[in-house]
Amino acid sequence: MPVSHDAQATSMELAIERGWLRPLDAAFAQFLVAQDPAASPALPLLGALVSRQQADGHLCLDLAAWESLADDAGWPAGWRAMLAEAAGASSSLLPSALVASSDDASSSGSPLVLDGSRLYLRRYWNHEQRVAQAIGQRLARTHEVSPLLSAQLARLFPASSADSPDWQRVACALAARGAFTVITGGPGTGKTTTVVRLLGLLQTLHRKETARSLRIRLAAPTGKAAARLQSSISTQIAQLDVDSDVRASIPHQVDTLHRLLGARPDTRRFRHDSSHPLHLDVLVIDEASMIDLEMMSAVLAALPEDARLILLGDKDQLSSVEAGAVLGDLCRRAETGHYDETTAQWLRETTGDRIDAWVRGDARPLDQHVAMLRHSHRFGADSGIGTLAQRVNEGHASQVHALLSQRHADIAWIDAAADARSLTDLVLDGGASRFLPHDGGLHARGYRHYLQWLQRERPAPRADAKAWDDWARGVLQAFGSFQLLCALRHGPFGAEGLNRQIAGILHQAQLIDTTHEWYEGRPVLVTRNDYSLGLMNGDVGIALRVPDEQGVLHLRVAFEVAGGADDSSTRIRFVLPSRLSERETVYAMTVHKSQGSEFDHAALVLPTEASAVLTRELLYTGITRARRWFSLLAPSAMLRQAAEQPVHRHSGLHQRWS
Ligand SMILES: Nc1ncnc2c1ncn2[C@@H]1O[C@H](COP(=O)(O)OP(=O)(O)OP(=O)(O)O)[C@@H](O)[C@H]1O
Repeated sequence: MPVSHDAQATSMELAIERGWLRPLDAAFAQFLVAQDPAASPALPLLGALVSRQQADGHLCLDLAAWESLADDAGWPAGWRAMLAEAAGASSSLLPSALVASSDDASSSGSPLVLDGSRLYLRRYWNHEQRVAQAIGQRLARTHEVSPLLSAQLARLFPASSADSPDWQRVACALAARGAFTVITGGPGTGKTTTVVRLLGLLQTLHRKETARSLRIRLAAPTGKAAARLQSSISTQIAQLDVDSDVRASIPHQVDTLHRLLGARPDTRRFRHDSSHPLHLDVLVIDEASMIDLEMMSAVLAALPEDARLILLGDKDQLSSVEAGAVLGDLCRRAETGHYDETTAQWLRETTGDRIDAWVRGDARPLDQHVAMLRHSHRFGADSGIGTLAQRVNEGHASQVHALLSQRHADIAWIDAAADARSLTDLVLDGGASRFLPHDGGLHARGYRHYLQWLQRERPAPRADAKAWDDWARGVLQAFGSFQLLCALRHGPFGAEGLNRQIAGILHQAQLIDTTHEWYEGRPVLVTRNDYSLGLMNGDVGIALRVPDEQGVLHLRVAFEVAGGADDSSTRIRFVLPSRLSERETVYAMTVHKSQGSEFDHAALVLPTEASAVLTRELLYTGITRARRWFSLLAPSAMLRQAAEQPVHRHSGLHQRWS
């Protein structure tokens, strides 16, 4: 294809300098040139852009949407001309040794694949195909519905007088008839409650029919999310209205996906794959918004053909750090339901729920397997946090602004750059005076709370090991009452800069002593799974001075880990600071890292300058980390940008189930 000379004139060096490309993308372009020196110069550049797209979470470069990409990134005129030309005649990229069409991709070894207007790195095209096929096969397979289903559903979900459907019951019914189900919902809509009842239902039906138990496994993408599900699921199983033997056959243990699949050091491959499938009948994965395409592909490959897969998650949360937004793609039509008449009638007969308002003429098989929980049991109609999250999702920046401009008992906005005074107040005492007084006299806290608790509750020097464990557990719990969140990693308003600033504030207030790198009270976040220590990416520990057997005090990092006296309880593990190679201080945590965690008070700090990461999903995820109080420290313009900018990840996944 003919290419503008301007496009070539923009050198790779300049593109790297301007941040348009990474060195890796430029190296990929060079690799393409080496593969086919005669290829049009546009192709290596397009290849570099596809590679760059993947770093931003996209699965492909959609040539049909090049303009918005170019506008956002500020690409030069030469590139724009080249992209316009390629978009106008994408088939002219073919045939080439570098690009295969989707029809020929399987038999060709080309590094790029063109599928319609979407240009992929081969690896991602392969994964997208595999995920679409594997889910497509499951959508086509229905489980025989037990004649006892209606009665068991009625037992687990007593009839309500409400006119609207009981979406939790609907989700259970759909999951009981299908091999693949997605249950999405915002915070506190009852995803965990629903899945516990579903497991009770499936296990009851299976045991009645076969006198055997289903092999159920529970998993989550990160250690933190797994620990949270484990603790909430244990409480809920105890309250489940099922026979005691059924209750006993529901597992409490929740594994990370890496552990479930059998991660092997220094390889992307897992012990379990299509030739060594997992031994299970039902797999439930929580916090599914964090699953990237490659991980989903690995899960589906390792899943036995006749097993059920149930994904739980909040479709509106930030997607995975890695490329792909699988849950988002699966849930694109969840809001409107898009059920067909057959599903609506079956539900009417099976559960008594009427979902006619969510029936659509253009229903697809996937839509019949997606249930959205719509009522938050955590945030009532008068909840500031619940209303704010909803307004952000709807993208009404002016309503978000108006809501935050009033005083509330649970949300507060500091309309300023993170200047020293407002940050100090927030960090030390949670900016508590900015909230209207709370009914129960409770108030938002900052980091002073856990540091004072640490000092006040310290056991006597000769106290036994249990007293030190209980103290460490108490410090960790007190730390969980507040977390400062941020959008970026680098810069003064990124995690690095804020961590330095906050440590300075706490040192100044004589709550910590930062003379040395490791000091009592330092909170750290593990940033990589460490199987030898039993610590997972996302685990938070706090450095504490604890006695050894001779009573001499040493600094150790305390973590709350699974594996207490019974399945559902936890124990405290003290780790030598020097053994923690992959960790960072966590007074400030990026919203990405906070996914799967909740805090009594979450405070989100936005930068003072526009950034591509300031999106609606980031704002929503930050807000929904808060259980009781949410504070926002942000200039008004940045709040507006975040509320108005949704994330669009380029992908072909959602189209493959049409
Ligand atoms: N149908 C219901 N009726 C009354 N309370 C409910 C119902 N469903 C859930 N709840 C309560 O609402 C709270 C949140 O439920 P649950 O933890 O299941 O929600 P979730 O969607 O998993 O929350 P999260 O956002 O934390 O993941 C719990 O206290 C639970 O007991």
